[in-house]
Order: sequence, then C-alpha cells, then structure tokens
Amino acid sequence: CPPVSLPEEAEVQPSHPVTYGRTYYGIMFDAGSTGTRIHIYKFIQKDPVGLPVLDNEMYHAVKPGLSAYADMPETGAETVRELLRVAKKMIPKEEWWQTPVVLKATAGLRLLPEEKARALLDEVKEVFDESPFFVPNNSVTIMNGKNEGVLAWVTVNFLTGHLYVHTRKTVGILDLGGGSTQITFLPKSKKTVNTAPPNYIAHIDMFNGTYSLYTHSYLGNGLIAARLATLGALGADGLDWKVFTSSCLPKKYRDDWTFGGITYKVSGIPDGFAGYKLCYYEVLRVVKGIVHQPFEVKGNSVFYAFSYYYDRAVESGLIDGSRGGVVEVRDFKKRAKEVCNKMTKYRPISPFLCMDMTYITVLLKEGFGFKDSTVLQVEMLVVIGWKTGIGFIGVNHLVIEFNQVHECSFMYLCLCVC
Ligand SMILES: O=c1[nH]cnc2c1ncn2[C@@H]1O[C@H](COP(=O)(O)OP(=O)(O)O)[C@@H](O)[C@H]1O
Repeated sequence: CPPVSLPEEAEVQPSHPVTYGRTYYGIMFDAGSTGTRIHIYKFIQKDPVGLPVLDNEMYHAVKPGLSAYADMPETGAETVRELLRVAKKMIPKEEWWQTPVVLKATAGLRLLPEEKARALLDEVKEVFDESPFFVPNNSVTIMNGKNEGVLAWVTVNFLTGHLYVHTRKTVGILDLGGGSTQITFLPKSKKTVNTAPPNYIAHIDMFNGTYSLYTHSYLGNGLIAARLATLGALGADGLDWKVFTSSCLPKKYRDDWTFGGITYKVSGIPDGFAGYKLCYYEVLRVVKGIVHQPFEVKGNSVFYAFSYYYDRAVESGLIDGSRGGVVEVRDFKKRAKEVCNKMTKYRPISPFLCMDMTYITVLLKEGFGFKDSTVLQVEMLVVIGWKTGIGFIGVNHLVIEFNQVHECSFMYLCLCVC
C-alpha cells in the first residue's frame, strides 16, 4: 500500500480563476455500461509546497458504452479517439506530453466474456499510445466493484465535508449504474461487520488509521441489467424470434430494445395484466436471495443515492432535477405504484418507468432491507460537488493514478484499499 496522507480537514476549495502558479491537466475516462465519458481536469498549484487545487473540469459523453462494441473492438476504440479530440482542443499543446490519460471500465466490461473485454481494452490502449498524451502503466483497465463502491464513498464523503481525522460521522452511498449497483457505508456497530460475508468488508487506510467499510457491488443488478433479468432475457438464446414480455410494461407496448450491443424484442402482455403488484413479483426474482441485508441498514444512517436513483427520481417527478432532494424509501414505493397503475400517462416519459421504479423500490426494501421511513439524499454527483467543480468518481480514479505516478505527493488525498 502507498503511504496515506490526507489534509487534517478536507476543505472544499472554491473554484475561482487563478492566473499564477503551475498548471497541470489530467484526463480520465469513465467507461460505463451505458456510455463512455471523458473528464478533463485542470489543477493549479499556487506554491511549490502546497497541494494543487482543482480549477476546472470539462466533461463530454458518448453513448452507447464500450461493451456495445463487443464484436467490433476497433469501432469501440474509435469512440475514445473522438473524445480525445475534445481533450486536444481543451489542453494546451505544450502540456500534452505530461498530461496523464487513464480509462477505467465498470460493469459493462465486467459482464462481457473475458476475451471480448480484453480486445476492447487492447484497442483503447492502442488509441492512447497513438495519442500525444502521457500513458501511465495500467492506464486502461477494468475497475473492480469493490474499488468502485469505495471510491464513490470517499468522493461523496470528501465533497460533503465528512472526511477528517477520527471521522465517525460519515454518509453511506447507494450507486445504481446500468450494469451493477453499489452500496457502501462505514458501520457503526461491530455486528454489521461480523455478520457480513467477509468479502463485503473493505479495509481502507486513511489518516494513519484503518477503516472497515461495508461495501459490495452487485454485478447484473444495475438498472438496465435488471430490466433484462426481469424480462428473462439475460443470457437467453433465440433473440431473432423470441419476444420477451412483462407485466411491468404497458400492455400495448412492443418494440426493439438494445443494450450492450444486443437487440431484444420486448412487449407488454397484450391480453393479460399489467400493474404494480404483478410487476413487483416479477422484479423480486432479480433481487431475492441475491442481495445481502446488512445488519445496520435498518438504523438511522444517512445515505446518498445517485446515478439511476437520481435519474428516475427526477423523471417520475419525485425530486427537482436541478437541486436533488430528500426522499423516503416509501416515496419511491408510492410513486412506483402510481406509475405502474397509470402506465399510459407515464408512457411518454419511458415505457420502462414502471419496471424501473418498481425495481428501485424492491432493491431498497427487499434487497438491502431499508425501512419505509429511511431517508435518502438523492443527488446528482455533479451537484454534490458543485462548489469545487469536482464531478464524478472520476476524480478519485485520477487521484489514485496520479498518486501512482507522483507517489502520493500530488493530490488532495491518498487512499489505499486493501
Ligand atoms: O459523469 C457523470 N456524472 C453524473 N452521472 C453520471 C456520470 N457518469 C455516469 N452517470 C450516471 O450513471 C448511470 C449509468 O451508469 P453506468 O453507465 O456508468 O453503469 P455501470 O456503472 O453499471 O457501468 C446513469 O444514471 C448516469 O446518469
């Protein structure tokens, strides 16, 4: 493990134009299951001994994600080349040679057969090598689920000011991606740690101490992968002729639907039933017996929920998109019932809204075991980090990479997940 150093108090630095000091750039790709995003960071070091401060972040995204190109890795890598063009426009030419470029892939590539994922990573690495940027060792990799959960926890707690020496009051995170979903929190009671499966506990070193986090990433339980599982389409054959039906979809709905580069025929049950109750039992199969209920989650911890929790809360009108908001688990349930029982009203938003909202409800209640009254702070991560301009977990990927390159002297924080 590298040495760990964190400032005494993690201070949120205001974003303001600084015209002196040394400037550094860094390029981070977040290769998710539903899209590939580039984050271009600009840091300014005001004095030679101080830590660099994030001055600006630029963001661009393309859809679909790399995994949609499982059978055309070269075409997939072209999407990365396109995004690098943006970086070339943003970063001054004389800085290119010392600007590190890193790509971390998440659930989309984890779900692919190993050789297909490998081919995609190799093609992306070639694109990096052909670029004028600095390519550190292991710059194109799949991030494991444990790190994904821990980094999101560090990011949210850093941005919300909960990371400081002897910190005890932290917030938990719930991240719902397309392919996987993560839960991470710092347990207050020993029983949570002792009753958890051993690989659900991650020990992280911060401030000269070791913290044991409860964390797990459920592969295949992201929102979009869960749709496939609900429809019974995950790993199914006969895709040319099979129509996958569900009572979570409007009865008259029938369409082709593509995820991960594969197209599925999906439909409601035209002469059958649709609605919350039936849908609830359909999605329950995707969660029951798979998702572990931590002992402590029934307590009063604060959880930040983002990614698809946020997207669907906004779409269904639970929260305001520009501000995020506080909701109780029961609010998701109430809104799921309404959406499912009035499918035609909500169909223009998305024919999958009933399935998605029901899945979120079932995941929270039957999966993690949250109470109806559990409060969730539903936010877009960009909003959480608006003061600093720090956007997504990308910044922490970058921190890790920078630290490997600059031996922990460079960034706000150094972290080690053992
Ligand atoms: O840079 C970002 N800022 C804010 N939200 C993001 C960003 N990148 C991804 N998301 C959110 O993450 C979700 C999709 O997750 P993703 O495609 O990364 O799946 P995965 O993590 O399962 O691979 C969506 O809700 C999307 O809005």
